[in-house]
Order: sequence, then C-alpha cells, then structure tokens
Amino acid sequence: MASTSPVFLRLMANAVAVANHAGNIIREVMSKGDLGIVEKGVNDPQTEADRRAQQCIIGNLNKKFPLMSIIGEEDLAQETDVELVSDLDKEVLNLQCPEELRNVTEEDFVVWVDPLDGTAEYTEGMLDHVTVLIGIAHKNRPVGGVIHQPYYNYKNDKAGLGRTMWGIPGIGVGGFKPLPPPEGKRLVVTTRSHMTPVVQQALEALKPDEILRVGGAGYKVMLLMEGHATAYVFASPGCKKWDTCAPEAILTAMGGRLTDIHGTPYSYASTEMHPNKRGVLAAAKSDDHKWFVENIPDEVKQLVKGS
Ligand SMILES: Nc1ncnc2c1ncn2[C@@H]1O[C@H](COP(=O)(O)O)[C@@H](O)[C@H]1OP(=O)(O)O
Ligand SMILES: [Mg+2]
Ligand SMILES: [Mg+2]
Ligand SMILES: [Mg+2]
Repeated sequence: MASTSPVFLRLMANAVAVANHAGNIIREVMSKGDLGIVEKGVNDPQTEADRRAQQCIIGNLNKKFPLMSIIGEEDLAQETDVELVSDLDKEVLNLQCPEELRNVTEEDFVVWVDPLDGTAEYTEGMLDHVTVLIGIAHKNRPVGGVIHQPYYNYKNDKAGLGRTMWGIPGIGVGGFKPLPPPEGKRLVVTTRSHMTPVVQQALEALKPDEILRVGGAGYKVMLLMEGHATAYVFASPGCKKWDTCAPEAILTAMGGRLTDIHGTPYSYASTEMHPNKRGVLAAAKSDDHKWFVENIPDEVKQLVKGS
C-alpha cells in the first residue's frame, strides 16, 4: 500500500511521524535541564533542542526523499546517523491526494523546516507556545503543512501530552477542530518577544478589542485555527519562510489566508530569500483578512515593504 501511495501522501505521513519524534526530543532536552543556549543574533536564541530536532527531521526526510530540497532554520552540518523514524501516519497516508499532486515526484517538492518555533518562549518556560513546523511547497505554494505542539495539555495530568495538526489545501485538516473567531470582536494576536514601534503602530491603527501577545508563528496561527483570534498581525521583518509555510498550508486548507501585510502571498520556491521581509498578516476567514489588508495604514505598509 505505502509504496504505491503518491509521494506527496508518503511525505506528509512521514512528516507527521518525524514531527512527533522531534517533539519527544524537545521534551527530553527540557527534562534533562541543560538547554545549551547559543545566541545567533539579537533576541534570536538556539538551543540543543532546536539543533537535535532539526537533525532528526532533516536526517529522516533526506533518507526517505534524497532528491528533495529541504530548508531548515538552523545552520548545521547534517549528521548521517540520526535515529530512523520510518513510521507513516496511517490516517494521512490514506487521504485522497490532490489531483494536481498525484504524479509529482520528490524533486519537485520543497520542504521548509522550523524544528522548534518559539525558542525564546521555550527557554522562558512558556511551553505551550512551542511548535515543530514542517511545510511542503510545490510550484512556490504551500500544499501541505504539519504543526506538532509537544506540550499540548502539559498542565493537565490526565490528558495525553502533545498533538499534531495537519492541513492540505483542497482536501482538509486533521488533529484539531477548526473553529471560527468570535463574531463582532476584533481579537489580534501578535509577537510577544519581537515588539517594535512599527508593529505597535499597526496594532493601534486597527483598534482591536483585544491584543494577544504570544510566542511563535505556529502558535499564533493555531490561535486562529481554533477561533481564539481574528487575525495575526506582524508588521515587521523577522519571520522566515520556515515560520509560515506549514501554518499557511493549514490555514488555507480551512479557508483562511496568510500573506505579507500588503496582502501578497509569499513564494516558497527553494531559491527564495529566507526572511519574510514584508511582515505577516493572517486570518482564519478570508473576509477578515481582506478587512485587515485594507485597514493597515499606508504609512506602515511603506515602512514594511521589504526594500
Ligand atoms: N527578529 C527575529 N529574529 C529571529 N527570529 C525571529 C525574529 N522575529 C521572529 N522570529 C521567528 O518568528 C517566530 C515568531 O515570532 P514572534 O514570536 O516574535 O511573533 C519566532 O518564534 C522566531 O522563530 P524561532 O523561535 O523558530 O526562532
Ligand atoms: Mg530561531
Ligand atoms: Mg520559528
Ligand atoms: Mg525555530
């Protein structure tokens, strides 16, 4: 069965299994207590968990799909002796494959990997903000996304720890229940650890009923997916393609939209620059997205235009 499934479904099904394994690594590093923090730049930490999770994800995907382009956040030599994760998530493997991806071979996919999104929050103990992001692109567009949240339910002894969400535009989503945001309220989610005067200016102009400040691009999009926020607004460079590829795929699969703050989608071709220089704007409902694009002031747009 597995070997006759389209490459895309095998890739998605393996990405789910590998993301779960990366979650185990992230919890293991934290429970051992020595995070091995390295400062890559201003307000840009990397830990042993970021490094080991990326080695695991890229090492495994490389073994299974050696001809595929895989781009990970961390700049590391790839070790060859990573623990093999050969499981395929059965539910995902048995999904219907989007028609246009049925015969696509591995060379034509590009995978964007953020082994640990929300590193600052991980080091500060805000563990539910942490996610593992694996986004799959084809012809510049996100066609599949996996978000694993290793500490889901960590405050609740009785429930299972961790969960994995996925989305395939045109097919659907799994691992969570999509919910709409509250009617008649404008709840905006934004950065907790990378605030700037321009980010603040954009937020004030939008006159939100509430501003939620949380860590990680993955976690912010999850708040949209489950109806806790209307839009994610980040009028600043800083986020990269690996932060947005998987979340965009899932959001699109449930009818939402993720673009730059001008309303233009990002391209996820392997030749693209990594930074999302024109900021991030996302909403679970495309009508809300349109409202936000129209209401972000031109002055802010001029300051975040990527040049
Ligand atoms: N200035 C920045 N430098 C490095 N990474 C950034 C920066 N701004 C945002 N990011 C990445 O985008 C994610 C979302 O940003 P924020 O939490 O500020 O909204 C961060 O968790 C971080 O990903 P990562 O944790 O994977 O390094
Ligand atoms: Mg980082
Ligand atoms: Mg990130
Ligand atoms: Mg990261």
